[in-house]
Amino acid sequence: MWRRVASVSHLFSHSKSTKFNQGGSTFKIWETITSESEIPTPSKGSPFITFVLGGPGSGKGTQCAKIVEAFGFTHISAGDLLRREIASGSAYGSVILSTIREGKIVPSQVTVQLIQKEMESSDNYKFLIDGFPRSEENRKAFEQTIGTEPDVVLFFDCPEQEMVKRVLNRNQGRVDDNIDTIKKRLEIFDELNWPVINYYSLRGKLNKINAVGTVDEIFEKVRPIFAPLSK
Ligand SMILES: Nc1ncnc2c1ncn2[C@@H]1O[C@H](COP(=O)(O)OP(=O)(O)OP(=O)(O)O)[C@@H](O)[C@H]1O
Ligand SMILES: Nc1ccn([C@H]2C[C@H](O)[C@@H](COP(=O)(O)O)O2)c(=O)n1
Ligand SMILES: [Mg+2]
Repeated sequence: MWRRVASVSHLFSHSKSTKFNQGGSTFKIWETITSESEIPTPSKGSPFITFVLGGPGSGKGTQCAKIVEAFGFTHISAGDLLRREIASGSAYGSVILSTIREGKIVPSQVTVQLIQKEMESSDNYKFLIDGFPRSEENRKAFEQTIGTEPDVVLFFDCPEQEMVKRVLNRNQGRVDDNIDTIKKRLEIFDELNWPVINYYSLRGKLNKINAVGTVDEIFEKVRPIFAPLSK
């Protein structure tokens, strides 16, 4: 079983970045598609972790499916794990359900425990962790419990209007795919997710992807990030 206590160091040399202002501070987000030397070499002795960030409906799950197919990752969606927990009738189920209905974030210890179980029961060592971390609390809980940082962070950047349109058209029967809950999810995303994005930006791990376009067009922006990895 893998377990890594130190993070892999990254020697990034991005060529293009965007500056933006949030809460009075200026932050920089790397926009370059990473080159071969920027991805740490994965090894079967330790997990290779990609966090997949983006607002509700930005296309995280859709792109994860394509990354799995092309690069052999195991997809772990935090939202799917929580929905599975509700469906299983577990002790946490009702709390998770009401939290999701309100568009809020489930306590980190619950989510991290589910992710950890999923990682430990997998034979794979390449993981896409989708919809996580949603907050600094999530991020810190993961680092403390799993004992490592992600190797790559993807951020699907999508305008709010487009996200709302996609979520309302999703038609998967999700309890949170209604206009009232979407508004709350977007508010929570704005409040809690930006600090996480900024954190990874400052650590040179963030790959911002413009999530407007067709699924295939967007995947063509994702593909080069993982191109150095073989399936
Ligand atoms: N590039 C795209 N153009 C149009 N529709 C898209 C695109 N990518 C995904 N979709 C559709 O938008 C909806 C939301 O996509 P998806 O479930 O991948 O988003 P998500 O980021 O995982 O959302 P959530 O955080 O709510 O789980 C789905 O119905 C999906 O088919
Ligand atoms: N880290 C996470 C991920 C998800 N949730 C809850 C709250 C979300 O609105 C819901 C659905 O997640 P999605 O499928 O949109 O990624 O699950 C959370 O509390 N913490
Ligand atoms: Mg999703």
